[in-house]
Amino acid sequence: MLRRAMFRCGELCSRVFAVEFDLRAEPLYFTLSSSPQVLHHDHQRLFGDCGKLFSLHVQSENRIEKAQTHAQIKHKLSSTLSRDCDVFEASSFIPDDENSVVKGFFIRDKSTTTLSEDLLNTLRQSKTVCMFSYKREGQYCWQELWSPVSPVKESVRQYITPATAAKHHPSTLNIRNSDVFYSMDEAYKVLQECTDIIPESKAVLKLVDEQLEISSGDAYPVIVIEGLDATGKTTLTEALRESLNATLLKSPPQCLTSFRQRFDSEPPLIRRAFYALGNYITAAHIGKESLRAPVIVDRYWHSTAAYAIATAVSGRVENLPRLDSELYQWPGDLLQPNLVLLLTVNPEERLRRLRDRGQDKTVEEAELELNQLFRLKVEEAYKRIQNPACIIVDASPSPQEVLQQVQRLIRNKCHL
Ligand SMILES: Nc1ncnc2c1ncn2[C@@H]1O[C@H](COP(=O)(O)OP(=O)(O)OP(=O)(O)O)[C@@H](O)[C@H]1O
Ligand SMILES: Nc1ccn([C@@H]2O[C@H](COP(=O)(O)O)[C@@H](O)[C@H]2O)c(=O)n1
Repeated sequence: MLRRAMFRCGELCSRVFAVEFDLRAEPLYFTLSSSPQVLHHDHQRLFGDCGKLFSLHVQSENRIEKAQTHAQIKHKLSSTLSRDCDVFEASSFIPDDENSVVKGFFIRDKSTTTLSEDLLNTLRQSKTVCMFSYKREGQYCWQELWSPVSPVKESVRQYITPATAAKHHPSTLNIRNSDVFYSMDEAYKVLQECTDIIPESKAVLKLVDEQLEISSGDAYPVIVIEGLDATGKTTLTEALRESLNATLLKSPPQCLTSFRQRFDSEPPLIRRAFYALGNYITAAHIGKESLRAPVIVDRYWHSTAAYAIATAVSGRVENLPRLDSELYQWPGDLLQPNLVLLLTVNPEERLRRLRDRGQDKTVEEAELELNQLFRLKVEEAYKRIQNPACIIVDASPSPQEVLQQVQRLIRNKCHL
């Protein structure tokens, strides 16, 4: 199942391609056919413009290699290509078929140089990369396997055929066990697979192995505080610790702090597996500490899943997995808290708090808009997570008022 995402012989025609031409709109979808098809207006905007057109897709049986190659190519394309080249995220998938996505990029080169071809030629040496070029022919456009020298032998021209949106946005199809993990074993396996290239993985796995499972029967309540950065989690969790005489824990736990930067620089597959394992270590700490006192947790699985889903899903909030998707279900083997509170503040207040901390002053407008899209998706994903779902707390009032509001909730829900 995990290793399905490959172009197979003869399978190309059952696949849909999606190009993220404009992140605020639906991707442009197309399929391939042997007979010419007139392009729609939107497709004309992508294919009908001047310039050389290519797409490249990363495929490998080895998911670590695939993730790293994709990240390296992304970096190379953004750092090497000239301003006359547009690079769009692109994917190929079988509609509504989990794990069928082959990720890649679509390149539109309007320059007069051969820079993009030279770069693509280098990338093409890699056995994990498959490349296509696109050519216009009147109102039509066709795709064929690309080689810089001459057409690839036995390559068949296939005409671009506009397609309609699939029921599930393609970026949601590969989330399970690539971005979000639903059992410790699945996250554990990813780090096991990278011990050769990331030696720190061994130390992280050792820390996971060392945690003793402790049953949480007859324990004090466990309350998780969630929210985007600068919504006041640290301020509130410190205040709750004092007022409830509670133990304060975090996920990722302190013992993973020195590894965090290393894993943050890795592609989502590896980075997310690291945070997932962090939750299991924190769960073991919760199990132990909740026998002695109430436990407050600063970020837990809601954060891991919500950020992962919001990053994996491109474009608009509407592209998120549907409300009833299994992807929002809590992992069966992870200790459940008694209460999860999601702190929310309006974007202006949050920005003010970030600025007061000396952050976010230099972000440009375009980036702000993208951040805004991302924030909306994280918040929406938080709200969709189930078993347990979170209760939303308006964290805009003063710290004292937020504390009082939360204390009331804890009294009502946890009888503390
Ligand atoms: N209720 C509040 N009203 C006004 N300012 C607040 C409030 N709560 C926190 N702040 C201020 O907002 C800033 C961010 O708060 P805090 O560090 O508690 O957020 P956080 O959610 O823990 O952030 P991060 O996730 O980035 O660590 C701090 O400068 C803090 O003093
Ligand atoms: N349980 C968690 C906690 C954090 N993350 C990831 O870390 C980032 C936020 O952490 P801060 O220290 O800046 O608050 C966020 O991007 C998450 O991706 C996580 O996955 N799981």
